[in-house]
Amino acid sequence: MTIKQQFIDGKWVHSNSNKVRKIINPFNQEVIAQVTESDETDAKAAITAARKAFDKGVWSSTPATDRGQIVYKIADFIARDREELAELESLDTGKTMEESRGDMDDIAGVFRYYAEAADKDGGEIIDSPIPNSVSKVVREPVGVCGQITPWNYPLLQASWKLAPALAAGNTLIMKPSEITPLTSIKVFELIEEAGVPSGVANLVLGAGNTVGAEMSVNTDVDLISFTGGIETGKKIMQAASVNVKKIALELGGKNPNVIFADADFETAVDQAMNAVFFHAGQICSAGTRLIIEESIHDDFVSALVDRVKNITLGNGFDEATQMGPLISEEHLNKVINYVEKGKREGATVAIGGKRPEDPKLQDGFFYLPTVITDCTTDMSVVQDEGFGPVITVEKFTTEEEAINLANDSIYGLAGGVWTKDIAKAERAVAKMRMGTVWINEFNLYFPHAPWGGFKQSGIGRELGKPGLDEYQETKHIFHNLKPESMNWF
Ligand SMILES: NC(=O)c1ccc[n+]([C@@H]2O[C@H](COP(=O)([O-])OP(=O)(O)OC[C@H]3O[C@@H](n4cnc5c(N)ncnc54)[C@H](O)[C@@H]3O)[C@@H](O)[C@H]2O)c1
Ligand SMILES: C[N+](C)(C)CC=O
Repeated sequence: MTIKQQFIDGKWVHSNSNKVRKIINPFNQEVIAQVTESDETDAKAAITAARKAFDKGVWSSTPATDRGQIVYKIADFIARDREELAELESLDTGKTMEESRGDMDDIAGVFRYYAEAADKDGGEIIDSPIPNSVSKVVREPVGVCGQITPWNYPLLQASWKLAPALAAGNTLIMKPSEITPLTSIKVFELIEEAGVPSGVANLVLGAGNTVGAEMSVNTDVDLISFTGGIETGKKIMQAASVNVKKIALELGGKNPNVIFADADFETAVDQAMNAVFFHAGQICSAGTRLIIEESIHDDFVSALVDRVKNITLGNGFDEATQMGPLISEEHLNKVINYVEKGKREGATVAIGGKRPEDPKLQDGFFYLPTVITDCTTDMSVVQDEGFGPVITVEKFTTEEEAINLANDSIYGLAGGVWTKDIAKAERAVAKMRMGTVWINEFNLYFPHAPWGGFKQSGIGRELGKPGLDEYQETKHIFHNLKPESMNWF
């Protein structure tokens, strides 16, 4: 098996550590690839390459239209290699091929969106308070950007960082999750093929506490953009303070899905399942907190449990599979402990709550889709991000109570409301403290709409115009056309 390499200063190279990491298929624990394990010295080399490339201006001085065309080529190559990329993503994460193919389409769309945005903002002239002067505002790249991504949506989360950073003229170092690097490696081959100059886009592979920590603390890095867990986010924020780096943090969520009694019952049940069981619940915006109006609570839970019984677990490459495994044994144990703690706190497992017994699933990190009832807002299952196929159910009787429950979280990433009453929906979402709120929808995202969290779900936004702004500095240029002495001193 060939050892996949890191990409530094336009060259595919082995790491200085000479260590190799095995990449595992979570469906059956087979080794699917071997990758070089970068260390701090590799991170430093990649940062130096990105710094030199930025300081030379090779990319930032390329006309924005030309940069956009190169970013467009990356989108085209992703569309061309869609099936290969989707296969790599499913092998690496265990998600179904249908989900991975959808991800690849979204990813190509993100590169296209930022390719088109690249040359659309030529700055602006603003009104000057001084006669005979010109006052203008221009947007410039931030500089060297460190980008650190998680394992659940490996290439999708990478695309939200790579595409705007390149379109805006930055140089960058990307570190994908050490568990799921395969599609990021492949996309760097496409970045090379598209003609991004050497040193502009660099890829390092390896662990967070070595490579990621170096990227966060290194003073040659001007911005760090991170997607991952809240505890890692706090460490990165602290490390980044060393040179007051710009930071963008996309962290976790504990997302409420509020069902009013007047909602379309069948659709709300169906979508409550999609909200949480896609990718086995390993989604930052998963609708893991179901908050149901008391009058329909029992019927809703019973309908949900009936449907959950029929979810087909299996290999993401099997067309019949609806839900794949969790990412790793370590993560499976976290989910098991999370549910057990909920039971000890008095919650009831209505269905699931254990590993499947099917002999065909024993080599994979599977956990049954789980519905937990009798939940109260003080329970850890309701407050902590479980990041598994587990939904908790709470009840409410008034609109105000529903909103209070929905907002009772340290997180504020996303949430949904189901009702046919338009005014009630608008009143509810206006009070929900989250970066994205859906009315009669859940988990939808697209390149034009910003994504990010209120409260401890993060800082900054990805996607849309704000996702490009993150990678730009704003400069005010004031030009006095008729300078005169002030004669003050
Ligand atoms: N808000 C969003 O858009 C969004 C999207 C996807 C995932 N997430 C969150 O990601 C989490 C799951 O991903 P994960 O388990 O990979 O998260 P994680 O925090 O464990 O790891 C994320 C990345 O950070 C790196 N890392 C770990 N320690 C580091 C350190 N000390 N310094 C620098 N980098 C370090 C890892 O190697 C990995 O590349 C969940 O909490 C989920 O909600 C959020
Ligand atoms: C941001 N999203 C929904 C694509 C993946 C979150 O884990």
